[in-house]
Amino acid sequence: MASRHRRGAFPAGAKAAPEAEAAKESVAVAVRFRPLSPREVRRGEKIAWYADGETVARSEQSNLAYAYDRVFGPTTTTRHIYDAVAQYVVNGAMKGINGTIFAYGVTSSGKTHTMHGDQISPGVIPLAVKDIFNIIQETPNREFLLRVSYLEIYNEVVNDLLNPAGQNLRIREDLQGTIVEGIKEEAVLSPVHALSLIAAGEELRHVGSTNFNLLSSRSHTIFTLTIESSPRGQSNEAEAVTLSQLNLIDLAGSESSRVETAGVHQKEGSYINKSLLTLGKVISKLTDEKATHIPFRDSKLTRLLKSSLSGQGRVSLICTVTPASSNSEETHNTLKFAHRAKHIEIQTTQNKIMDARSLIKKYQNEIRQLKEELEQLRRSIRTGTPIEDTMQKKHHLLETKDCNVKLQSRLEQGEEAKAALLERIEHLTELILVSAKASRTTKLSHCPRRRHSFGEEELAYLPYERQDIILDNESNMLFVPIEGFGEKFKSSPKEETENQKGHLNWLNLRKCDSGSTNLTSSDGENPSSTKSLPALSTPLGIGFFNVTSEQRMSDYMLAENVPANLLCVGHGEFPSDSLPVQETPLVSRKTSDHVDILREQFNILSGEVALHQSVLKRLSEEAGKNAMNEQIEMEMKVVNDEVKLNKQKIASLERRISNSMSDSRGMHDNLELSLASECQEFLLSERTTFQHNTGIVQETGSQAHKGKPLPSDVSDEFLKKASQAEIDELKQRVSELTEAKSQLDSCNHKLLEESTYAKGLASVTSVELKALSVKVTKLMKQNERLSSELASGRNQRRGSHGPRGARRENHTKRYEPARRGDMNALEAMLKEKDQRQAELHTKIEESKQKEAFLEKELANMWTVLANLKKTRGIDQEDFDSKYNGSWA
Ligand SMILES: Nc1ncnc2c1ncn2[C@@H]1O[C@H](COP(=O)(O)OP(=O)(O)OP(=O)(O)O)[C@@H](O)[C@H]1O
Repeated sequence: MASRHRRGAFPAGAKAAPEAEAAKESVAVAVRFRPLSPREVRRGEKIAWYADGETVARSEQSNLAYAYDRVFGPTTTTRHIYDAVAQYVVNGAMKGINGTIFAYGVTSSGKTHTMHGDQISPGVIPLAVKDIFNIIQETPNREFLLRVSYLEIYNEVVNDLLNPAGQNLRIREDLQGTIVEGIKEEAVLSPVHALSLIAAGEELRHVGSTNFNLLSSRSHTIFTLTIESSPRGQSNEAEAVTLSQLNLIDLAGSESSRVETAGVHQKEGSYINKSLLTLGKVISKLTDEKATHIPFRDSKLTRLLKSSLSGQGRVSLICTVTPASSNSEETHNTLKFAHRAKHIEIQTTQNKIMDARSLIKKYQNEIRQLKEELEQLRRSIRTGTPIEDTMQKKHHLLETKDCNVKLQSRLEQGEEAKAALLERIEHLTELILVSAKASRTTKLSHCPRRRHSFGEEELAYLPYERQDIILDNESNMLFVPIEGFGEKFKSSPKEETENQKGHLNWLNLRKCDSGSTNLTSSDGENPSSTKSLPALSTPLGIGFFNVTSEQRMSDYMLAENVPANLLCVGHGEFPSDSLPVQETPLVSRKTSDHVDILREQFNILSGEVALHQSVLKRLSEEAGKNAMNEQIEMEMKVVNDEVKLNKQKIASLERRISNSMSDSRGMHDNLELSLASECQEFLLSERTTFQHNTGIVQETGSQAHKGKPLPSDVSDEFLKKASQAEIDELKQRVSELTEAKSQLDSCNHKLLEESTYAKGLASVTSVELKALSVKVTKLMKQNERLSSELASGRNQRRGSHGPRGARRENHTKRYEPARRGDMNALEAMLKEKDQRQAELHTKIEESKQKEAFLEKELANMWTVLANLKKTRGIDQEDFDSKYNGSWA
């Protein structure tokens, strides 16, 4: 849904409930120190700032110190930080209080690590998403509607990260708040759904490499969750809906003016610095009581953050800093910024809206209306009076010879309308999220209701468990612990390029679940660090991960990323059941779908019988008036036969439904059992209606034919046999098709996984390729320089033998041995360079081949997938035509 997106404001026309209470709070400010990076350690950097206890950041070189709500040392996990300073904002948002959490700091200080994280240490955003769904799960008495949007501000331009077409969006302010025009909002149904949207958005985000960070964010991003909730059950119009927005912000990092930049990078850097400067100014003004004007409008970032910063809702600011002495000044600036922000006062108000225009209310009302329509339609189909205006036309229809055909087509129209209504109801109900706990105990409603609820099994699809995972593999500790700075670091340099920043690789972990091959770690030092790698269909899969650390090391690459042996997390790091699978157990869904289909067939047949019986009634009245009318008798016979045939079909359907249910009993959980009992109840009620209708007809028939018996049922036996054979054949066909469908489904699933993984590999290879080509260019330049030095050396040697060289010769002779040594060394270096260059060329070729191979693989997979889908489509059509045709 594309919309005008309001930030931190009520939707248009909504009004706050009078009872909304306001409480004064201040911005929660935390400082997070990251460990020294391997590069900083190599350069012998000292510690300039450190965490002194839980609330103070202190300078090592002076007696400066600042106090905050919380200060976290380098060993603190993001989970801990989330629990301490972010969770209360998320909890508030679930109760209708707007919330904003953002990370601020210079480049490479750990903002993205804190907000997004990776598979080992998930960041605040994935933790918040998971928590939100946990809270829904724990709140069975409320219904929720979640929508998300994701945008970036790149060079002062707002782009939609959920919609590649949404570029350069306009920001507008009105009385209700700030609006981003045309931004796409998507309703989310599960944690996996929300995280996959973030991952897709990250693909579009602008990322580049800087002197400090190989994968540096070049844009600010804002991920917004809009949360609506209302009491569950029969919604009361007067009951207020709570609505709030949770903004999760990953800012781009400011760059020191000491850093040399040029071109695009310089432009990006100056936009980033300018917007962060404005943010700083806004924060100072907000804390200055005398300030009359606050320059929110000076940057897009501050315009979008206006409602959060000017005091509507909870704000948590996490300032990330590096302890390194070379960044001491930048760290000091960040600490001063954090200190100022601490003094901003905010109001926390619970947003309650009484307005029926809230989306959740709108959906609830629509569902109610659609259900009423559906009920009406059902009733009219059952009683054979499908649409009101046909009452007048009915008499006329019955007079015509083709009345049966017309009624039949009316019936079909009714069925189509019913199916459309059911589909719409199902779609709307799916958008409203409820706790699975309650839905298990709540009796399912009469209409097949597959409201989207999620249980532990779905929450476990997230590739991590609630507790943080700390590695015990010392060989991977690359951020060295210095005086307590010992957060275990998780990577070896060689994989730096493999973990694309912000690409949320933890979503790709699903590849680890099947067909994994155990490989020893690439460094070969630690056999315990065996890793599970997916069984790639390409023979290059293994070799790719076995490249040694030195081979991938490059000047700018920090060692902060996740190693290949953790790309697929192995034993104990998270349970295998946490890997993503289908949303609900396949078997359960298939059976309920099957029962649904049978039940729909049952409805259609009941409707047909009722219709035929009303025709029969009419005909018998006619027969009563016109005795000896052969045509009427013939028609009555035909209709009567059809009624009998349909009755047999209904009986067989009843058998099939109860068979399906007894099959499902063995396999399914409580939910399926309640569905089964619902089906039984439904059957009972349908049966009663049917018997009731049949009773009327028999009675009418017996009255109409007093003294004039109906023609005898000579074809009964024949019909029984024919339909039994037909049913058996159909049963056989259905079971074959179901089997084929499930195979295709699993095949599809596997191919999809393969293709996602291959895509990941392709992008990793291309990053590697880029790094290699940079190296080659450098080496070529060096080569050129050395060759020219060598050439000039040779010239000098030759020149010394010339006519004017007598004096020079003496001089030269004196230095000859040293020069010869130099020349030899230069030649050796040149040779070595040539060799390295050749090696790198070979590597580039190999990488290119790998990339081409992977792309080909990917293309093949898509073709196979398309073929499979096509085959399935044909099978389905075949099935539909046979199956439905036989009942028509
Ligand atoms: N607390 C931490 N523990 C371990 N590693 C960290 C920590 N913080 C940051 N890192 C590592 O430091 C590197 C830089 O971090 P990150 O990319 O998050 O910085 P950033 O502030 O987002 O930079 P930029 O502004 O350039 O995008 C990453 O490799 C990250 O994994």
